[in-house]
Amino acid sequence: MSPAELPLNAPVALRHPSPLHRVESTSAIDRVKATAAVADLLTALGRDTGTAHLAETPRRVADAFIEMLTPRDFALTTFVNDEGYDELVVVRDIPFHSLCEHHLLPFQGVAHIGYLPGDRILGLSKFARVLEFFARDLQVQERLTKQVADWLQSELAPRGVGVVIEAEHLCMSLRGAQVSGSRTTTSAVHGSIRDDQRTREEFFALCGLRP
Ligand SMILES: Nc1nc2c(ncn2[C@@H]2O[C@H](COP(=O)(O)OP(=O)(O)OP(=O)(O)O)[C@@H](O)[C@H]2O)c(=O)[nH]1
Ligand SMILES: [Zn+2]
Repeated sequence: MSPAELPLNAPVALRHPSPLHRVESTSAIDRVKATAAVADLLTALGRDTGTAHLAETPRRVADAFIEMLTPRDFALTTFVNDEGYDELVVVRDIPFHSLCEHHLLPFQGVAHIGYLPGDRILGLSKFARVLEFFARDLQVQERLTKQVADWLQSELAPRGVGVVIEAEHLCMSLRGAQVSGSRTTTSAVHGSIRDDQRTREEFFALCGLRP
């Protein structure tokens, strides 16, 4: 049952995302194999993994990747919209980091997430939680943006959802093109924020952007 279908006097509705909502991985995480693979990588890069500083590095790197790729479960707590609040709610400048799936380097920045409530309003911290849930994955920015918007639209059933992500990709700034400081902006909008011009403009204005 989606939160929109719950009786209006229900105090809270809890939904848990599952890893199935993310891109399916080909197999489970294997910490031992990951550690051995990092050791092989260091050796292939001409490094001596026998030194005191590097000895534990394969395990540290494996654990760092496992941490960055493991989503934290959370409950999507919603409340009855008993005031009939019908204006936009926008949470701006939510910091996040994710891993670019082409280079395994971080991309990081901020997201602005908003919605136009229907029968229920969302606990404010859940915007950050949903974002983090999908960011702890191998990602491209476009997919991350859409996943957050699509998931909120289907689970919260609001009158509209908008997600804007502004991020710097270290694969573009530290290597390759080496354009440090450039930021990429992506957006995904649903419902009235997509279809109604005024609501759309207001959403992007509240995000600090022109539509
Ligand atoms: N659309 C999109 N592209 C991304 C994202 N993250 C990284 N990329 C790009 O993925 C592309 C991979 O291109 P390749 O030419 O195969 O990789 P490369 O030889 O390392 O390319 P350079 O980065 O240009 O040196 C690069 O242009 C990256 O900038 C993302 O989130 N979205
Ligand atoms: Zn990259």
